[in-house]
Amino acid sequence: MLLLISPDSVEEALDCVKAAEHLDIVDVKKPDEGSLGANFPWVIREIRDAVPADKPVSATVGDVPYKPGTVAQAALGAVVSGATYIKVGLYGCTTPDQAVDVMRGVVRAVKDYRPDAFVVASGYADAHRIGCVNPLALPDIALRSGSDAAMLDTAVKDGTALFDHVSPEACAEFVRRTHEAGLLAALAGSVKVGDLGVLTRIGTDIVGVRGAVCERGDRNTGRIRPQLVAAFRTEMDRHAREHTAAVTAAS
Ligand SMILES: O=C[C@H](O)COP(=O)(O)O
Repeated sequence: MLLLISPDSVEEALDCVKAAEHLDIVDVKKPDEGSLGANFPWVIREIRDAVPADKPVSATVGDVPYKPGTVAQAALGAVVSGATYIKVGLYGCTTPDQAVDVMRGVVRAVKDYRPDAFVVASGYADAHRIGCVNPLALPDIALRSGSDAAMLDTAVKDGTALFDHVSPEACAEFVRRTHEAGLLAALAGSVKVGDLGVLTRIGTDIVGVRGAVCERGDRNTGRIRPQLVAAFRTEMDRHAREHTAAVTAAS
């Protein structure tokens, strides 16, 4: 499982750099503009320059409206600024067809500019609270649009978490459908160390985290700390080893 960490600024990204050996993807976002809030192009550029070249930089394009042209142009802005993982939160899409429209535009805009960039179609585990597409529709939306991964995060950061809205069984189904489509499955949403066992067992490819690696577990007032990133990684590795041992013992 890959570890994606979401700093909100160049300063926090520099703290991520101190823990670079423990993480896989640095994800630039602006949490005060929403769950997948988009940061400024110059912040993405500065973070790309600060992060070791072998670590991909991701950028969120926002909790986007159903405006395919607007979103495609914003996604191009993120990749031009140096991000190679482009994450789009399909906040304003109420049907799978709308979400596919948006993501097709994003995929074309991003890959015309940079064919090796990685496009992530993100829905929300708490979709029922905001009226957007059902979480289990995401794998097919990602497949039909030519995206590389399907993701779930939470839209409302009020202390509730991924599994409060989508059960571990439903998350397993999300991962299964995503893998059946030949894509990567990413899960986030106030994920904590205690969730890593389930996330590992169901085959999650990427786990996205912010709050769990911030001081006091507070994604808004706490700052990302390198030692918390390292500790989170240690637990991920432990679960990976235990899972491999259990699978081997059962076979
Ligand atoms: O992409 C991942 C998000 O930044 C998750 O943030 P969170 O762990 O605070 O919900």
